[in-house]
Amino acid sequence: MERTEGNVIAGGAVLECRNVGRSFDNYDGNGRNEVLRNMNFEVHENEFLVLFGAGQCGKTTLLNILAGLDMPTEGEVYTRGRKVTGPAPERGVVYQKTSLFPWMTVEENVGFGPSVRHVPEKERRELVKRYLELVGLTGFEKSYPGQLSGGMRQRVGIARAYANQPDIMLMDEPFGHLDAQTRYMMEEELQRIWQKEKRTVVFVTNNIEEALFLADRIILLTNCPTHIKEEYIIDMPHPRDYVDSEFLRLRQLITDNMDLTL
Ligand SMILES: Nc1ncnc2c1ncn2[C@@H]1O[C@H](COP(=O)(O)OP(=O)(O)OP(=O)(O)O)[C@@H](O)[C@H]1O
Repeated sequence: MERTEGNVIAGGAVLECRNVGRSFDNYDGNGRNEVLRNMNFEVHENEFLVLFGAGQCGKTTLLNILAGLDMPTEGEVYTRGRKVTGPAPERGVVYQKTSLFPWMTVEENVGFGPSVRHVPEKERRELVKRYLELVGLTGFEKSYPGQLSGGMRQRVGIARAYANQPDIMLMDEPFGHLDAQTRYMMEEELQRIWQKEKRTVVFVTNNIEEALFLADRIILLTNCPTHIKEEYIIDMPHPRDYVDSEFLRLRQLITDNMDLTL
């Protein structure tokens, strides 16, 4: 890969993670905790990439770096060849706990990003309508987040991220807090939404079924200091079946390869 000027590099990927490392001072003040080490990967146009690893392996730390919310101590992240130096609307983030504004209605929450970007009102209304329809929440425009179920709140979070029309969606275990049944339903919904309106997605999870249900490609992470152990291209057709023999084979293959040491 060639550097062309300052912080711009040539390359076809939507997002590139180059030699990224992240260490923190230990909480007791003694020494450093190396969480991420030498992370190298690319994310391609409209790809659904899943970063899969055990709890506490540094997935949120990595996603925050990709979002520009945290800076690596080594290496760089580039989006379309431009170095990430902070958060930007081109990178939409959906968290495990959706941080909706409780005093705003559903439509106000979804329209918040476009209004901050001074999108004209007519266009903003159209964006809100389109994305609430996409996530199946037409009719709930005037509801407040507190009146919605957990799954519905996550749909609002997804609509809100989409309404900013980001180039890439970064999702940090967005269904991690939901009960098992709602989680399955939301995974199906997300697949449906993504098929209908393709986006480049980086999705973080510690759930192998979720990873296999959604991913075009899975990157398996080790434990801290976290680095990439393996990559798997998942080319099963959608919708996928949790008890399909290929699904079960890949599940076994990947979990056998997981780093289970603490
Ligand atoms: N600001 C910080 N200061 C010190 N250590 C931190 C900081 N942020 C994260 N860490 C450490 O980094 C490690 C990984 O945390 P992180 O939340 O990224 O993991 P995770 O894989 O997302 O976890 P989970 O699956 O439980 O959500 C933890 O050991 C945590 O203590």
